[in-house]
Amino acid sequence: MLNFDYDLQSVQETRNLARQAKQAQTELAQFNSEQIDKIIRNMVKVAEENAVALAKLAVEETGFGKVEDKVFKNRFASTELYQFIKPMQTIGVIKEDKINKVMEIAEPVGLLMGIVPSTNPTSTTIYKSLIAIKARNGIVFSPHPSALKCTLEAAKLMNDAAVAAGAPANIIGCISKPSMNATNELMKCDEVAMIIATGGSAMVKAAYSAGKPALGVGPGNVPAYIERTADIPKAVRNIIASKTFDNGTICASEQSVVVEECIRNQVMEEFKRQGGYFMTPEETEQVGRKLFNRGHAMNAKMVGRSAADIAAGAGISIPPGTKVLLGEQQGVGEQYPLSYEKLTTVLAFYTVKDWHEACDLCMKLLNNGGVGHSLSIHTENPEMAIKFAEKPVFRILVNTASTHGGVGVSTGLAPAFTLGCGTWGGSATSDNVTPMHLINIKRVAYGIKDVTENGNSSYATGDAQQGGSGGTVSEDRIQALVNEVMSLLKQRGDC
Ligand SMILES: CC(=O)SCCNC(=O)CCNC(=O)[C@H](O)C(C)(C)COP(=O)(O)OP(=O)(O)OC[C@H]1O[C@@H](n2cnc3c(N)ncnc32)[C@H](O)[C@@H]1OP(=O)(O)O
Repeated sequence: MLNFDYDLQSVQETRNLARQAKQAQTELAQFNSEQIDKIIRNMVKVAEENAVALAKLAVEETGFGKVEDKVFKNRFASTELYQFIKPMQTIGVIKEDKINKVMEIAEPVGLLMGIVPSTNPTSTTIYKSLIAIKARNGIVFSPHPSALKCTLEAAKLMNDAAVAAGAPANIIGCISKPSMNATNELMKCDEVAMIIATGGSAMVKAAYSAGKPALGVGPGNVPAYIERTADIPKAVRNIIASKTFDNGTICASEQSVVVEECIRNQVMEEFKRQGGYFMTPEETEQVGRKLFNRGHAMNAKMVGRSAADIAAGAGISIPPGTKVLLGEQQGVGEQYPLSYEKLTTVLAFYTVKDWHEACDLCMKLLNNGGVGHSLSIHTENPEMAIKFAEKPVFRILVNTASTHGGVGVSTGLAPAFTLGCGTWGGSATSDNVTPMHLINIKRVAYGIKDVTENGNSSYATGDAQQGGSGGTVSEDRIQALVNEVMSLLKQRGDC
């Protein structure tokens, strides 16, 4: 009875949130660039001011990760993201191709639904709110039940900051009574135009089954190959920094280290020197059993934990100061638990004869739950990086920490907490998701070729392609039409 009441309230609340946010978005769709930038600047300011409080709340509630790294993620998702999206043209006329006489006009997608994972709850909420507003969309979040309080708080802060700077009320909403019924309701309701889903693969699949456009991002299983020419101390430093960042909660973090026989001892020594602990086969088995519940579903009690917590949970003893646990594996799949995604401070360790074997192994690891996501390689041989670029992933991260590289902290990739895995990984995009994925593009295209009755066409002018004047539609006439469209858009406040 209690559950029934709860479900009913939760579905009712969701309908209201969607209705209100859609109404607000219809108004926001008329805002111009200056208005949107003012709103975003205030959201960034509020996110900065609350970065520490939100990080503490997230760690307290979920038990995942570290406060200082979650603070970094909140700042990255606001201040750093802002620098990247500020110059993006997402409103009004965004491109004019004078040669082919095509003008592009950005229109918002509408109301978005944001699915937020428990591993990065506040940073993902800040990031999705900002990219949504930048493209003049509204957004309603479906929080993970075990990160409810911090997600609600982040969404409320973002909504209040947006409204204080001129956005219509309720432009950002968040379900406060999470349930699968409410989440399904939000996914399927008419008001929601697109779903951006970040989280477990079941939730991402559900998003794609909702019958509307969705940008879904599932799991990774990132192999880190240390090739024989690599700068070994640097490679190990990067891997440890990446794997210990927020205790490995980011899906671009390394899950396995692959080394060549000829450098195996050097790599192992370097890991030991920098805080890696190589578990015995028995310890590896013990830890492996604890990391997963049924099948390969990660055990939330082991996700985003320090090496000391994992060791204590699995009943093994490790030297003080240990940063990551490494377990040797001889293969990939059922018999080798560490060959799956772990999202914590544990790495599988593999030795191969040469790069050919490394290639085969990386393929097997990627096919074990990480297709489309990311692969990391440490090498001083640029040709080797290109060889690995042939693997079925969309981020080939070279000589960097893959966590930081994947989300755009240490590489030139777009700052993002939603990393597309392309069609190979069941995703609608292979990009790091930005506001440009959240606009529709209208094209005003003028005729540049004459069409005859038999369907043939020819260029109206000899020099139309070069942007010359003359022909059946004069350059002046086209410019006049362009001006007309621009002035109509200006009247609407779009540019
Ligand atoms: C850039 C990036 O790094 S993105 C990172 C994205 N990757 C991930 O989030 C990793 C995938 N996630 C997971 O494997 C898991 O969520 C874990 C291991 C992190 C946490 O696991 P758990 O909390 O034990 O389980 P899980 O996430 O499946 O959810 C628990 C319950 O909440 C439900 N739930 C999850 N999200 C929602 C939601 N948005 N609304 C309603 N219910 C939800 C699940 O259906 C599940 O219900 P059930 O117990 O009835 O089956």
